[in-house]
Amino acid sequence: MHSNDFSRNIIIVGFMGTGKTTVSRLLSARLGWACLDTDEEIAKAAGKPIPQIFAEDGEAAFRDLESQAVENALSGERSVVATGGGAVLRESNRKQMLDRGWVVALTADKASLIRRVTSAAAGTRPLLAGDAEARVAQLLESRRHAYDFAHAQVDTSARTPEEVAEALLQGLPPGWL
Ligand SMILES: Nc1ncnc2c1ncn2[C@@H]1O[C@H](COP(=O)(O)OP(=O)(O)O)[C@@H](O)[C@H]1O
Ligand SMILES: O=C(O)C1=C[C@@H](OP(=O)(O)O)[C@@H](O)[C@H](O)C1
Ligand SMILES: [Mg+2]
Repeated sequence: MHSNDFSRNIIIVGFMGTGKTTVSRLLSARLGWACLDTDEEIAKAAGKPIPQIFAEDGEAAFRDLESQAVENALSGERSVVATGGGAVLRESNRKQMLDRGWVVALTADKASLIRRVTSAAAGTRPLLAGDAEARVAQLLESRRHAYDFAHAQVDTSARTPEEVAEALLQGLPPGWL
């Protein structure tokens, strides 16, 4: 069915706090594939952490680095790719993802998202600076349909990361792996 590995990545999209980074690591360990997180690649390429990129260069510059990171992540060996929550905003990024693998959107209810993004690693998401709860509500509204393009969805609200990884694997088309 597939002539090479070029279109056979697993690509995880979803709102901030749905668990993309966490689940990508579990999946890559389980499958023995490389794991790439576009946020990590962006920070490496820029030589500074994401909040500093937003502060010094602005969101537009971050989004350009993000598009490059998406393209690079999907051009190498077969990988599990965790994207940042806003990577789906550009049509060209969405198209690349759909062309180069199985795209899974993680979802979670608002209360779970708020709990997760306000516990560990608070301050690492510049778009949630200030009143994080209000920002999550606003962004959830403006991104209401942003993740609908994915091939599959997995709700993470009542699942552990291990259970999310399992559900994601169960949702692959038969024979796809
Ligand atoms: N299924 C889950 N249930 C509970 N907490 C989770 C779950 N998935 C991730 N988390 C926690 O939520 C926070 C955000 O997870 P992360 O993987 O960074 O999300 P994302 O990359 O989608 O923003 C982390 O503290 C992580 O441990
Ligand atoms: O939703 C967004 O626009 C963003 C999500 C973040 O990634 P996570 O979704 O992994 O938190 C990170 O890329 C940046 O802070 C912007
Ligand atoms: Mg992440």
